[in-house]
Amino acid sequence: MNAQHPGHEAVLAVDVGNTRTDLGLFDQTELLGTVSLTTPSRLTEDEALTSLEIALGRLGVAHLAGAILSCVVPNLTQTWTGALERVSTSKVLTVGPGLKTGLKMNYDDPKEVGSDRVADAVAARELVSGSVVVVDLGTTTNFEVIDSSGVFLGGIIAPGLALGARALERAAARLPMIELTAPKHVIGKNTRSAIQAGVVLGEIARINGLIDAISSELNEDPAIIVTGEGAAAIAATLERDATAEPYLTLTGLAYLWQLNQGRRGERSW
Ligand SMILES: Nc1ncnc2c1ncn2[C@@H]1O[C@H](COP(=O)(O)OP(=O)(O)O)[C@@H](O)[C@H]1O
Ligand SMILES: CC(C)(COP(=O)(O)O)[C@@H](O)C(=O)NCCC(=O)O
Ligand SMILES: [K+]
Repeated sequence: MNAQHPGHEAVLAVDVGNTRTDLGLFDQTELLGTVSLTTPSRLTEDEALTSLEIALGRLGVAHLAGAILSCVVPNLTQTWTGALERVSTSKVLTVGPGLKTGLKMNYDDPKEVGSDRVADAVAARELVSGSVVVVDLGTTTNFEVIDSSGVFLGGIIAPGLALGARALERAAARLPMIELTAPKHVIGKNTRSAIQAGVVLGEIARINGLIDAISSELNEDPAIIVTGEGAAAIAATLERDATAEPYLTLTGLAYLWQLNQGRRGERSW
């Protein structure tokens, strides 16, 4: 996506995942454009700033009214905060303890929850009034469960699709890396389609099974939102009705920015 924007009220949301870093430019909670980068293992503040300047150029803005960061790679947090501070006119918000979320975090230690999961939960809560489960497809396939009164009940962390495929390729000499698409048949007649059945159809079966288990534990049928890589394709194959929201995490960050500008809600994380 690409957008040209005058840039007066533009807010940048940055979601640093373990594999990919997504940047989303917002006017309030309207997504104007995105830029996607590979998450490197090391990054200097100057390198992050260079990436940011290129991204802002592509998005058509020179200055930002604000920025909000979710980073689940701790050694990159300070780098991104520093770079964002150099392009934003107001303070850069970092999702973490102390930031208002409007959600009650029912996790043994709320500080442990990944900030991307908090952003997902906040966006899901804005989109759905009842209980809702988010399935986020990334490095991990993680689930977030939010009840009808807006409590984050916890969730599930499972290996992501690419991780499963990569693990097979690395562990077994005769197994190749496969394309992450569903095969026509579950009974594979060659190595590639057998692996695709195991990895892709296995992932779908796991998601279906875990959603059933969550519904039993909740004793109700929550709404399902799928986000992340290939969200639409996975959502379409699930047994229950599921909505694909490819930019749920970025949208959650935009809500969190508004919330913490004093325009909305209560409750700190
Ligand atoms: N449903 C899927 N279809 C295709 N690729 C997927 C899917 N889920 C995850 N992946 C792959 O998993 C990796 C991690 O996804 P990404 O969204 O970049 O994760 P993160 O948010 O953890 O940075 C990527 O290489 C991506 O291509
Ligand atoms: C579960 C995650 C690894 C997901 O990260 P991602 O797949 O987006 O890179 C991340 O949210 C994280 O590091 N969480 C901390 C553990 C927790 O949420 O309990
Ligand atoms: K780790």
